[in-house]
Amino acid sequence: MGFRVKDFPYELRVGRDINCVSHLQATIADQETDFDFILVDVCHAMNFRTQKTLETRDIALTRADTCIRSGYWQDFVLTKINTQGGLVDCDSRHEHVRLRSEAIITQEINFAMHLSVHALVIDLPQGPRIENFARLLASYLMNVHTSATRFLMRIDLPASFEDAEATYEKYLEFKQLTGHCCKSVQIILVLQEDLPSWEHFQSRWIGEKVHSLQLDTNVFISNKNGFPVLSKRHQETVRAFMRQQCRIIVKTRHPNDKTDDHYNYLCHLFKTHDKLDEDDRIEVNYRNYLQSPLQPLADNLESATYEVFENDKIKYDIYENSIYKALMDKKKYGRFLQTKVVEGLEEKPFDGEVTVMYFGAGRGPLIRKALKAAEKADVKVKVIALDKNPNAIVTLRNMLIEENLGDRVTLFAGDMRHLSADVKGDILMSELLGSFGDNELSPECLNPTAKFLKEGGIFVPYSYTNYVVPLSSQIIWNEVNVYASQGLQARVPISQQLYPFELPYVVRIFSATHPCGETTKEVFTFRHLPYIQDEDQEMKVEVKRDGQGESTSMKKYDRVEFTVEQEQAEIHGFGGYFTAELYQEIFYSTNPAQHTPGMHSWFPMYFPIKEPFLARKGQQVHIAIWRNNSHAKVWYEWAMSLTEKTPEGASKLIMTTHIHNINGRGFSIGL
Ligand SMILES: C[S@@+](CC[C@H](N)C(=O)[O-])C[C@H]1O[C@@H](n2cnc3c(N)ncnc32)[C@H](O)[C@@H]1O
Repeated sequence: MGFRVKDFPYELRVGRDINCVSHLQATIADQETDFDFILVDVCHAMNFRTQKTLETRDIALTRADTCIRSGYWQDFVLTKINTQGGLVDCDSRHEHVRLRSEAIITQEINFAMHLSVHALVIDLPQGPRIENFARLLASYLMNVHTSATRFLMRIDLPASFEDAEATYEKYLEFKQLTGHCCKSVQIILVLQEDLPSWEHFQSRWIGEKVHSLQLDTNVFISNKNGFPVLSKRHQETVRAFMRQQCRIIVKTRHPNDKTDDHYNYLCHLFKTHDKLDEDDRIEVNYRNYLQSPLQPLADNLESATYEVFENDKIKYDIYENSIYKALMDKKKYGRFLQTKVVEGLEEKPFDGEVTVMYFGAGRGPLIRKALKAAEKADVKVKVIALDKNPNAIVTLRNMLIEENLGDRVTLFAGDMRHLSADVKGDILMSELLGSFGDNELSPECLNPTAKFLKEGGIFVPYSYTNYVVPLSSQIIWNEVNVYASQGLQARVPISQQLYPFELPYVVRIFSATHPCGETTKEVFTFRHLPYIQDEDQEMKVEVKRDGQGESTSMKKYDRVEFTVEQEQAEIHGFGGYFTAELYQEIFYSTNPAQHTPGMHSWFPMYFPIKEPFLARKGQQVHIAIWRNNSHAKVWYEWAMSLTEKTPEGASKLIMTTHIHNINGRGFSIGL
């Protein structure tokens, strides 16, 4: 059912937690008009039966499965295991308590599974130890794929920072103990009247698999008309989790308590939970959704893919602006001043023709932009456009005819690396960048084109730099498994099915936190040098100052270090971003610190690690990343490690992951 609002691909689902349900069928009839699901106890813990009492007592353990249709058990009723009230403690020091607790939980899980309930709620224990509890659950989680029942771990969130932190650490311990089994466990977060700070939520829970927020009716306050509303802090938190597509559970003290007004208020909050601007509306469907990086060199892109590129007006405006600036410099000084304006440079007016070579023209959006820039700058421009995709060439040829561009634009069909035409360009323009900058093989494709540079000619863009930052996101990490299991029907290559954690994914990273802060660090840079004449001292100085002229190797290796800022966190890999510099200060970027506003051509890259690891405040997280190549392919390899400073200031290794994607076994980019 759910509550829907225009523009959002997801709905609000609200459930109700009810204690002491005596007549389940009547309760369902009462609740199903408003609520999407209800939570009821499997049975009361006091009803526990040993094998002996099961046979001899004449009162049943709990209500019969036949009291409602099985469809209701599967879709509408979530069952709770009642572990509160001190009756159950799987980690008690006393063996008899431990054994009885295990037996109670086992009996209730088994009965819930017999009912095929969609989800079973179990509370994270309050006591200090959880190993035995985790082991018991893991024994079920191991086989969860054979059962329709999912586990929801309910966690009470205390208000004080220390207690909230201790709760979070206990949950992390549970995840570590249950290992890969825990990936199917989702969470219910119970909000109290007082909340920990928003920073606590943001940096701890946003990347976790939060199924729902639970609000007791006493958390609501009355507005001046007597209707239940939430405090500002609660509203903020609820809205933020609605954006994460979480459900809300309302818990009442008494089964007969009225909840209509609470439900209506939550729908009102959902209506205003997010403001989507035009860009958000495009990307909202892609949040946390993994895609394999495109390979425009090895594959021929499809028409619809070009159409998506062409919708990004901002990116093409940036190109137009760069070409315009370059033409204006050429017109005034008789030369390009690519990396910076040179003070006091003598003017040398130029009124000749400028040739723009456009490598990888696709369906030609930048042809129009280059001609528009020329018109604005009042400079004669000729364009030579080339693409290796024969299907895009069809569009380009039609464009030349329909827009009457035949005398200003020349077309070449073929691979730029092997072009042998007798042509030269003043500006070598391209748009060959992927989510991690060079991952669509811009360096390999553009380096051989340097021979087409005229004297004083330049590349636009002339450099691109990649950035990385560690991430924590159980949600996106879990998606990697989902992606791999799509198998043949989704045309996932066998290498990806075998090594799903050994390839980078393009993803709009939405549900993630940054335990080492959001500031990214630079890894490799590629530069495409301008044509330098021997006598061109100024250009040489400019080039040197900009750090160009360094190694142009296409194999790269870098290692960067981050310090953990959060008390404790689980690291699931790292995000990858890039910035491309086009002309002087003009750039476009996906790097969060300088992201080009309104540009949506590239989502970030996510580099997963197979085994997430725990890191503590003050420790150092390292990312090592390689770009390797052979005659046939290019690929990245990566590893993460954790170190700690000893009192003497030395660096002590705590753990390291294996090197992912060795020799490109999970993923490579065809040359
Ligand atoms: C990312 S698309 C960009 C297309 C176009 N510039 C746009 O913005 O829509 C890259 C284009 O470069 C082409 N391409 C990639 N490598 C190439 C190569 N080595 N030689 C020629 N074209 C290439 C692809 O076919 C594709 O059309």
